Amino acid sequence: MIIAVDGPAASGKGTIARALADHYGLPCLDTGLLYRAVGLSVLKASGDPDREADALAACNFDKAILSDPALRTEAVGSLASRVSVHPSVRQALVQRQRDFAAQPGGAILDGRDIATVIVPDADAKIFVTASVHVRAQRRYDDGVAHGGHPDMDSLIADIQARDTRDMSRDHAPLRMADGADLLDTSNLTIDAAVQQAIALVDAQLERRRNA
Ligand SMILES: Nc1ncnc2c1ncn2[C@@H]1O[C@H](COP(=O)(O)OP(=O)(O)OP(=O)(O)O)[C@@H](O)[C@H]1O
Ligand SMILES: Nc1ccn([C@@H]2O[C@H](COP(=O)(O)O)[C@@H](O)[C@H]2O)c(=O)n1
Repeated sequence: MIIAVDGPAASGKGTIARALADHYGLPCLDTGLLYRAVGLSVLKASGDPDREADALAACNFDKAILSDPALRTEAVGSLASRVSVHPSVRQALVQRQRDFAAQPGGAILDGRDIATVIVPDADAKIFVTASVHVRAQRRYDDGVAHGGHPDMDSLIADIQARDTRDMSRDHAPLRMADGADLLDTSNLTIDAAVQQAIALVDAQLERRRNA
């Protein structure tokens, strides 16, 4: 069974994907980490994330970078969004994601183009969203919890810029796939969001069985 979870930054899709992975006993891949690894590698090589050749060269990143704590920062999220507009970068990362999806027993992947490009024939597809303010507040709370002093206005601006870039790029833009169910987590606790996600997946699987 393959489950695709897509949505914008800080919508809660990673949290939901991991909870679904626990519930259904499936491995889970956060595909945003791959784009973040490319973004961070460009930075470390003093390259230009907007230059396709620099971004493509960074796709050969050392696996060790996937455990670099810098990967999780909003700055690297923004770099990831810039390198991810290049078609050759997306192409370089496609097979790794499809191989993960194709493992025996299935898998869960979360990202921006999982149900539209990577595995359009996934057994279940969820598009997770939340308002910009709620998403910025989640980033703010994360920042404070990690001892930081985040600025709410900057977080809102970063999220809006990332949404605009991710939704308007020419290749694999962020959008809800045909057959996906929308899950707005703005007013849901994590537990409630996870329960709704499980109910949506179960209903999709049931519909497929009866089709
Ligand atoms: N329904 C919810 N209610 C409150 N907080 C939530 C909810 N869902 C997720 N969060 C929190 O919001 C933060 C961001 O969630 P998460 O990392 O799952 O988002 P994401 O969409 O995967 O983000 P990104 O794509 O940018 O990595 C985390 O601290 C998470 O615990
Ligand atoms: N399937 C994907 C996943 C991610 N991206 C790009 O990477 C950025 C960072 O993603 P996070 O999920 O870690 O926030 C994101 O803004 C996208 O630009 C992608 O293009 N496709």
